[in-house]
Amino acid sequence: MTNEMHTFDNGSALAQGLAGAVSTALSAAIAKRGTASLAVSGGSTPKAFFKALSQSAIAWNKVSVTLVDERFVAPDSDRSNERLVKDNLLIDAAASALFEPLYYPTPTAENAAATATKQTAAICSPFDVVILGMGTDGHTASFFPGGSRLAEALDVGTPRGVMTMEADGAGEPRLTFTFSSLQDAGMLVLHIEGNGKKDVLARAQADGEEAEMPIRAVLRRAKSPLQIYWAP
Ligand SMILES: O=C1O[C@H](COP(=O)(O)O)[C@@H](O)[C@H](O)[C@H]1O
Repeated sequence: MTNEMHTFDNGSALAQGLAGAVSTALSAAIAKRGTASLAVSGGSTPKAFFKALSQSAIAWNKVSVTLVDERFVAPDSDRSNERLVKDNLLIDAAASALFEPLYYPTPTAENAAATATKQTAAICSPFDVVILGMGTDGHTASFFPGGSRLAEALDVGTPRGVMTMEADGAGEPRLTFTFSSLQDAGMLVLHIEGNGKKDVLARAQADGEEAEMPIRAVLRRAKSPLQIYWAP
């Protein structure tokens, strides 16, 4: 599938540009079906984008927001992607959006994944908008190199939903939407910043195994065109 590059002068211009494009896509989905769904990534990159998007004047009470992936940690942890989204996106105009967590305070991550799969079933078939990030190791979502269930997660035949993942580079056990849940979003975005990540992207775009740099699965096999948003 085609990948389209959107380059901005700096992170703040990128945040505004991406927020505008996402707002347009969510508004179009609301106009068509009455509701919209958005799955966002965590990590350090999306904060400015979340803040810009939270100011968009769209019908947020008709938007369901969830996470592409999450750590199996409670929302009061500073490692929680849920906390990041609640503090930076679900504020101001966006405070009325409906949030669907991936973390549940269950005995195991597997229990939480099963609950999250049930709770998000109505919004991921397909998602209207998915915003992916990418780590310097080439992971996206929680598709980590060496991940315990990487092959299953990247198999397009694995059903839509949330599964668990463990990997050396991941820290805590993870919860992640499967590749099949993300790859056909109405708007599929890879949001990366900095020259280091641009170099990682260039390596991922070269020949090599998907398992070494799992972002390759998205670059090579996503059904939807991948919109790459980058700023230095
Ligand atoms: O572990 C994670 O990292 C990636 C990338 O994060 P960044 O800090 O390099 O921006 C992120 O996409 C993913 O959602 C998160 O769980």
